Formats: sequence, C-alpha cells, structure tokens
Amino acid sequence: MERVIEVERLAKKFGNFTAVDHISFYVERGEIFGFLGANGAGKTTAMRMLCGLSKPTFGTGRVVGFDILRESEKIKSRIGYMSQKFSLYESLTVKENIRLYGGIYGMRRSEILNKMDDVLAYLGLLSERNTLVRLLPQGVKQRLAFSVATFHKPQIVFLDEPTGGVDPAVRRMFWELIYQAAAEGITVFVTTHYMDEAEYCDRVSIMVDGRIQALASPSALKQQYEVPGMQEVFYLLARKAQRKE
Ligand SMILES: Nc1ncnc2c1ncn2[C@@H]1O[C@H](COP(=O)(O)OP(=O)(O)OP(=O)(O)O)[C@@H](O)[C@H]1O
Repeated sequence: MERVIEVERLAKKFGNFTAVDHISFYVERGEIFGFLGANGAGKTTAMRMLCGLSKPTFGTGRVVGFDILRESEKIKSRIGYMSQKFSLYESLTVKENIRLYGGIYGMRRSEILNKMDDVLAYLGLLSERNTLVRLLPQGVKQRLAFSVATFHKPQIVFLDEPTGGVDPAVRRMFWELIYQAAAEGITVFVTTHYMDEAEYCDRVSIMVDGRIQALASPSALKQQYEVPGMQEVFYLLARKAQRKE
C-alpha cells in the first residue's frame, strides 16, 4: 500500500513549550484516518505542519510524495482542507463559493462549471445555487464545505473538527460524504471530539500532551484496552493528560 502521509519525529515548539512532541506515523492511500486528542493535545498544530502551513521545529515528513519542509507549495495544491473556523464565505452564494474555491485550488473555469451541477445535485442543492451560504442550516453548510474542499479531487482531504455543533443524525449524513470520497480514493485525515465518528475510521491515533499514545483500528484499540467503545478508550488515555486548556 502506498503511504500518502509519513512523518518521523515531527515536533513543533512555541518558545519552550512543545505543542507536538516528536510524533511518527503514516497514513495509507484511501484510508479514513482519525486524529483524536483532548483540547490542546496538539492536533491542529500537527495538521498544519502536514498541510505545509507551518514549519516543523524538528523532524521530517512527506505528504503526497513531497517534503513538508521544502515542497509545501506542491502539497498545498494536492490536498483539500476544511475546518470549522476556515471554510465557506458566508456572504457569498453557494455557486460563488464553489467557483471561488475551485479557482483557488487551480481548476479551470470550464471544469468548475462542468462539475458544479453534479455536486449540487448530489447535495440536493440545485435549487439553492443562488442562496447566500449564511442562510443555510449548519449541517448543509458543512456538507457543502466538504464538497468544496474535495471539488478538485485532492489526494488527501484534511478535516479539522468538521462536524462541530451538529447532532448525530446530521453527522451521519456528513460521514456519507466521507465514505464516498474514500471510495473514490481520496484519503481522509479527520480530527474529531465525537467518539461515534472515531468508530467510523479505519485507524485512529490518540494524542495526549503532544504525543501519540495509541494508534490502531477502533476494534484493535477496544480489544487492547478491553472496553466496549472508543469513548472508553479515549477516556482511559486522555485522563492522563497534564495539559489543561
Ligand atoms: N501559535 C501558537 N503559539 C503558542 N502556543 C500555541 C500556538 N498554537 C497552539 N499553541 C498551543 O499548543 C497546544 C496545542 O494546540 P492545538 O491547537 O494544536 O491543540 P488541539 O489538539 O488542536 O486542540 P483543540 O481540540 O482545542 O483544537 C495548546 O496548548 C495551544 O495553546
């Protein structure tokens, strides 16, 4: 299997504080990889380094075949990124957001127009193309943000707490999109605080105070810690955290 993410002893310091503490792991093509950890564990900081948005203090890594230190520009055009804080423009319409992001991700105008209706139809948003995004329900916005982040068919999509603030039924609808993307060969790297979502991942890593304390499939982790669910696995590990946000 091809490794689309591979890092060795990756670390990030802010002054004397080590936010990400020499982590090593890999992700294979097409995997749905869950990146878990309590608040402040270092998930976002690690993810930003993988996306080429922040330089590591120490360590090496390759993402989609490129070096995260020296080739971050090549990485940026081959990935998609969605977070709660950075996603759609609320004051633009559905159509305008798709066009804008397609352009940012380097797609040609004709290609954007060709694919736009497919995406809108898939999301059930054909009649909402001219609606301002801020008028859409939160769950719909999240699905649209995901579709926008994967519109250019990136090799990996990074999702930083993509389903914050919506109920389990809406989260499940979001995960339908994730499965669809993974089935098309897009690798999904996702952080979440919801343990129902952790159960949906192929493999899960759990970060505590900047370090990866466990990494395996949900079923292997449950077996290892002899507990019925990921919720319990998470609590067993996260309660050892010293960092408090
Ligand atoms: N630019 C920065 N300067 C100083 N400290 C930072 C900076 N960015 C993050 N930190 C600190 O690094 C630690 C890890 O933060 P990070 O945002 O990566 O955690 P997280 O696991 O993503 O948490 P959350 O789930 O709350 O988003 C925190 O203690 C945070 O305060």
